[in-house]
Amino acid sequence: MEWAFANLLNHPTILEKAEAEIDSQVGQNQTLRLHPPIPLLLPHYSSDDCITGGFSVPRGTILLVNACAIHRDPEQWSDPTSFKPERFESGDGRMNRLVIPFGLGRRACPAATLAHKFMGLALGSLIQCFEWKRIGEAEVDMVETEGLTNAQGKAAGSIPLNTKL
Ligand code: HEM
Repeated sequence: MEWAFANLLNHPTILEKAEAEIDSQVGQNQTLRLHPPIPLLLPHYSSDDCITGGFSVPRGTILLVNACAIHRDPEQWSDPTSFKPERFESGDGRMNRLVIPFGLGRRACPAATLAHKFMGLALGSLIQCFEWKRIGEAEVDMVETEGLTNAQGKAAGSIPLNTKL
């Protein structure tokens, strides 16, 4: 949610568009692509020898999936680091399949549908009920913290999203 709002505040025309449409989908896929909350997903452990993506993985290997790198792969995405929710407007299912913030397969997040619906409803309500804008020319801080989860950082000279006025 924080990342979604930071992106919307830094892109006022997209925010205006979202405000006009109150489309429950606007922003969330794009934000989860650019800023997956768990960038390396959760570690998985191979219970048997297997081959995945052409790599031989011995039994007992801990495997991390770099979702962040997949989401920003320049071979898959044009202008990969830009916030452009309209890239999902074509309804091209192939692009949605490349966005995996909830993981994949049997151990994927069981709350993905809930989280998608909740984010759409919460973002839609907040955009519908309030007029949002940055407090000055400076853009909202988009620096990412290090760690298992991907929270917003506090770069010097920029405005953290939680600034108290
Ligand atoms: C935007 C919000 C959320 C994101 C991005 C997210 C992401 C993830 C990811 C990446 C995993 C690991 C998938 C894997 O192992 O490959 C996971 C697992 C899990 N998530 Fe979520 N999650 C979110 C919200 C939630 C919520 C709201 C709940 C509970 C109500 C939840 C419950 C779980 C559980 C129980 C697992 C473990 C599933 C298993 O290991 O079998 N998640 N989530």
